[in-house]
Amino acid sequence: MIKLRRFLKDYKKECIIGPLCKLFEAILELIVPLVMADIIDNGVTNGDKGYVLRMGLVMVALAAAGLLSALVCQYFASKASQGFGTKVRRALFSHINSLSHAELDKLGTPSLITRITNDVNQSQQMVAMTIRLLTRAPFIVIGSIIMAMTISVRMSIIFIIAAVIIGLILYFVMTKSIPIFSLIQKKLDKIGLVSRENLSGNRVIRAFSKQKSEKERIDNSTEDLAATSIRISRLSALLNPATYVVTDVAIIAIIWFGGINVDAGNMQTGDIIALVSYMTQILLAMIVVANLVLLMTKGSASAARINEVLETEPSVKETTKEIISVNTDENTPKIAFDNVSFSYGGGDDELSKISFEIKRGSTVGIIGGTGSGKSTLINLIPRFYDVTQGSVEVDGRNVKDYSFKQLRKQIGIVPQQSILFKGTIRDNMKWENPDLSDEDIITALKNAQAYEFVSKLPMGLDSHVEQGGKNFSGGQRQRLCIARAIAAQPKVLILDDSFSALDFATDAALRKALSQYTHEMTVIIVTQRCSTIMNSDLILVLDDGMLVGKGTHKELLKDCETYKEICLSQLSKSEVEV
Ligand SMILES: Nc1ncnc2c1ncn2[C@@H]1O[C@H](COP(=O)(O)OP(=O)(O)OP(=O)(O)O)[C@@H](O)[C@H]1O
Repeated sequence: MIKLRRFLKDYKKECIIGPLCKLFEAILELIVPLVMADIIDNGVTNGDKGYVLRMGLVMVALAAAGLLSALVCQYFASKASQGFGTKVRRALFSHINSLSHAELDKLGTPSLITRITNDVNQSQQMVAMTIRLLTRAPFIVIGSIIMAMTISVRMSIIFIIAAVIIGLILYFVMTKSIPIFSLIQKKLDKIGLVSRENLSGNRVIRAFSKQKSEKERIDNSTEDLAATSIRISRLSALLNPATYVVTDVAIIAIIWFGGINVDAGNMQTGDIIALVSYMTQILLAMIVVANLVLLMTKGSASAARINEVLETEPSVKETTKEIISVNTDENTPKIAFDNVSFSYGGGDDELSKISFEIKRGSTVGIIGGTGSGKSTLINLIPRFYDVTQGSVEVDGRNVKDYSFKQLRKQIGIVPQQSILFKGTIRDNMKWENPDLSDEDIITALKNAQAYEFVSKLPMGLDSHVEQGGKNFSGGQRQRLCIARAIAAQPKVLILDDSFSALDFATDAALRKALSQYTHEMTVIIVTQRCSTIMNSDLILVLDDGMLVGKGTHKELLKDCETYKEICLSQLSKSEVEV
């Protein structure tokens, strides 16, 4: 939590005034038992009603002043904690955005969501409670002991013993609960993961009639969380009764020994009432401390999880923010891979010693079986991951020399999973360039073979797009994503298996339109369909992370067995040998 204190630097005033107000309230509370003892010893004992009334009014004034300072403290605590939460959330969000795909893969989306929501809430609550109670409660405990000493030094020993025992109970509960709270957060992550998979994959689950086993999965994770939460509740449940027992025994001792002292004429009756009152205040303060301890334990576990994200360094680092000069002459390839190898997280190589060059303005097809490394290869061009060996160049410069903006601005990617954002079709088309005219959007939609269905929608470009584009079919989504990518007029267009949900006629029409529309663009088409890339200027054939063939369709049919096999498994011999 200490590491997160930087997010409180704009709330210094609140963090100082808040606890001071609470201290003031605590001082007033400590005065009340003395006033009470005075009323009993001087007012009640002497039958002086006027004195009782006057001192009663003093007590009301003390209570009113205490209430006012508590309200001021509450206000400052809310202001500081809400501000703190907002800043942490923003910092987390922007840091997550700076992380590379490797770190995002490792941390996992559900865990990141729990950290941004639940963990930030816990830390926020901890800040509010710290401002409100951290100084007040110990002050009341120590203040009550000191006040007890002013009444009777001997009787104050009971207070010290009680406070030490309660302190030990708190320490025991705290050390036992910290690891369990971290465990609870991890289990919450797991529930997040299972729920996310269930909600986003509910169509697949229904199609495979897997509702029962998925329900069991959810039940298991929630029961697991419940069991751990019960463990922590058992510990917390111990706290209040244990504190009450110690305090009640202490009160009995005060009354017992106090009675003996009153009998001996060493103390007055009012003193015993004041001592009991101080003991009760200690009890209440300790209960607050106990709850504060639990909250702090939770807050520390959450703060550690937030820090883990904030301290994660992106593995792909930007070396410059400047625009660098590039080589765009005819002879410099648009993209060049030189002896590139790559592995995820230091495991086995997923790509091995790959070299090829792509001419500017050409169309390149990348084909290969599932898991052969096609998507991995194209992810290296916009530097979503860094190569483990060799180099990737764009316009004659290593991709590592570019700023992310300069590199990624010229690359349009249509990923395998077609993702659209909530809003309208127009909003989605303007994602990259907000100044795009409707005319440009319509041209892009026409070329992506999407205009036909968009124009039939009652609201046209203003048609609503649900989260993820769920209100469109897979093929429609793919075409809208292609339109969004080409509307931005990138210099390199990468289509990662983006035609998979299209029928063959639409696939052919789309390729034809793209070849006319994108003649200045370098187009890379990743596919498993031979017919989609047969006419490409260059075809790269991947097999188990190795580049086993590169050339035109005709060249590969002659030289590359893998390519020939793929083509013949999909098309007839006459279709292949066109
Ligand atoms: N984020 C990742 N973390 C770890 N391993 C990964 C990751 N993404 C892919 N892989 C592994 O890398 C290998 C190549 O995967 P890749 O997605 O590049 O294949 P692909 O040829 O695009 O497959 P497909 O045609 O099925 O999409 C696979 O063995 C896969 O398990």
